[in-house]
Amino acid sequence: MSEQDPVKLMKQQVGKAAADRVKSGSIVGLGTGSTTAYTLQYLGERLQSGELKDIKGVPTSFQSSVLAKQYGIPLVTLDEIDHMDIAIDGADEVDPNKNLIKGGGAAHTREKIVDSLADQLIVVVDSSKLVDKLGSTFLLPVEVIPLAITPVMNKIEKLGGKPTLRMGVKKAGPVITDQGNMVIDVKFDSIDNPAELEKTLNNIPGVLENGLFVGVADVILVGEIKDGKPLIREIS
Ligand SMILES: O=C(CO)[C@H](O)[C@H](O)COP(=O)(O)O
Repeated sequence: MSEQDPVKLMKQQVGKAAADRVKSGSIVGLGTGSTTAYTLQYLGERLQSGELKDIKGVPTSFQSSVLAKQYGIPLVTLDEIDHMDIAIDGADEVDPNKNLIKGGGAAHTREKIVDSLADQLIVVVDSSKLVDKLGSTFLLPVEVIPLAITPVMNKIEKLGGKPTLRMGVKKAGPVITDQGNMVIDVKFDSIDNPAELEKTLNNIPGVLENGLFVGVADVILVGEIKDGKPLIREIS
């Protein structure tokens, strides 16, 4: 990807805009993905310049803990904190009610735990992620305990979904999550009631968590390009 790639530029701008909202002394949930990677980079730069002091990060994945260490962001676990001021995370789809599909990086289980504990969740996306209805462009990720893959897929088919086991890239066999589980990606013809589907899926024995985030996001920062220039739109 070149430096001029418009999607990369939007991700960079929006990732930075979110990092600029973090205040000194905050405990910060650190999201996963290529957009929040920029947030972590800019948080590290703000720390290094001394403009930002004394923050602690709670990683949502192996990826975000590696990046946090690389950028000098001190980490804490959920056992060590009694609150979280803010979390910044990406998304694969955002609907007009600020409901999300997440899990493109197979990290949605830890992301949902961390994001929903934060006083404020800021979601950072480029404009291609905005949809009228969830499930229109992205399959819904579901993390499943390995021994239950077949019964869970059968049950999802009975619910009208078309499940596919997510396979690794540069790795033979399925994607294995940070928790040691597998991910199925499900095509639903229409997700009319995301809150109900979120509960229905999580109620299937063997499902750990699905990628529907309903009522969790407070603010969406959208990176856009207008007249050749990047700009940030806020939905709150
Ligand atoms: O949910 C996620 C990982 O599980 C990511 O936040 C989501 O896939 C967006 O990623 P990116 O910023 O790379 O587009």
